[in-house]
Amino acid sequence: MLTVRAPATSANLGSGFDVFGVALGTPADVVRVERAPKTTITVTGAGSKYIPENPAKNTVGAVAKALDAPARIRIDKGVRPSSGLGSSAASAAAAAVALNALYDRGRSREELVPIAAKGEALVSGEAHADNVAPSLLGGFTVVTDDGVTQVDASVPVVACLPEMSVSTRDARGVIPKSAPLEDVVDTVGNAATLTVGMTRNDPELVGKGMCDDIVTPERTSLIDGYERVREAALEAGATGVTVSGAGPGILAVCHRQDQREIASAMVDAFDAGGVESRAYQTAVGEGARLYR
Ligand SMILES: Nc1ncnc2c1ncn2[C@@H]1O[C@H](COP(=O)(O)OP(=O)(O)O)[C@@H](O)[C@H]1O
Ligand SMILES: N[C@@H](CCOP(=O)(O)O)C(=O)O
Repeated sequence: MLTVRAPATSANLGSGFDVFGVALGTPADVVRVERAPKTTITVTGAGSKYIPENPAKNTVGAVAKALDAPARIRIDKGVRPSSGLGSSAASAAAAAVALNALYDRGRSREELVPIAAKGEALVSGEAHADNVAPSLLGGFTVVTDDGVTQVDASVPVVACLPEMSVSTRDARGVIPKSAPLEDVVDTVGNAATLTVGMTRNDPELVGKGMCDDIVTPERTSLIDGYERVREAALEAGATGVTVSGAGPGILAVCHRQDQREIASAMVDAFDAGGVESRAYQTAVGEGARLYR
């Protein structure tokens, strides 16, 4: 039996829609695999009752099929589904690493990115790889049609998850089909600033580069209390705040010493609107880890 822990991720970071992603230190999914004549899946843990065990509907089933690696697969969910923290991607990344090792397929982590992304196509309609890439490779990742670029960044963050769910498929439905050139120019500038910030582990530059006037504004309306929580986090010292992935999670970048205050300010701000939430005080961290 092989075990893999694959981390939650936060995609987009505002200015990098479908391109940027970071691996988070916590939470994570743990996937165990054993060779079997056909693939079976069991799911336990956070939100497991909302996750199908049918291999044709679970992201890990798509990965097992793509690697031609039938297995008995057990998923222990640490990452709640439909939260904006790459829950479906964490399972897919873990399964890709585990099944690649179980069947000696010899694929590199980079080669596993499009394979794990097949799971994302199953649940959100598109094989966006901005969650599976950081979950597989760790750090900060930039995904383009030409492949993945990875930076071993380590920036402190707070990821606040309200007790509501937004499906990635639905949140992709509200995105505008085109954007004014001036918004595109601003976004390119912000994305470049953020990228430099990641290479320097500089929370100020990363936070400054998170602004996006194209995709994020359309999605914040799906998150009850977003503006209040964003303002509370900024007031408590966050250097940048945006929607995590497709939401409803909200990601704040910060200096380590402000983390605790930001976490409690975000939870209190959701609470003021009658919404329960949980905040992870973590940092950009490592990718999937294999335990033999
Ligand atoms: N292994 C899995 N882990 C989590 N969700 C899964 C998995 N397989 C299929 N799903 C489905 O994917 C959807 C959640 O994915 P998505 O909407 O992209 O949110 P998230 O940001 O949490 O990945 C849910 O409908 C869930 O049932
Ligand atoms: N780029 C995707 C990312 C979705 O992330 P998730 O964690 O919400 O699944 C998008 O913004 O649609």
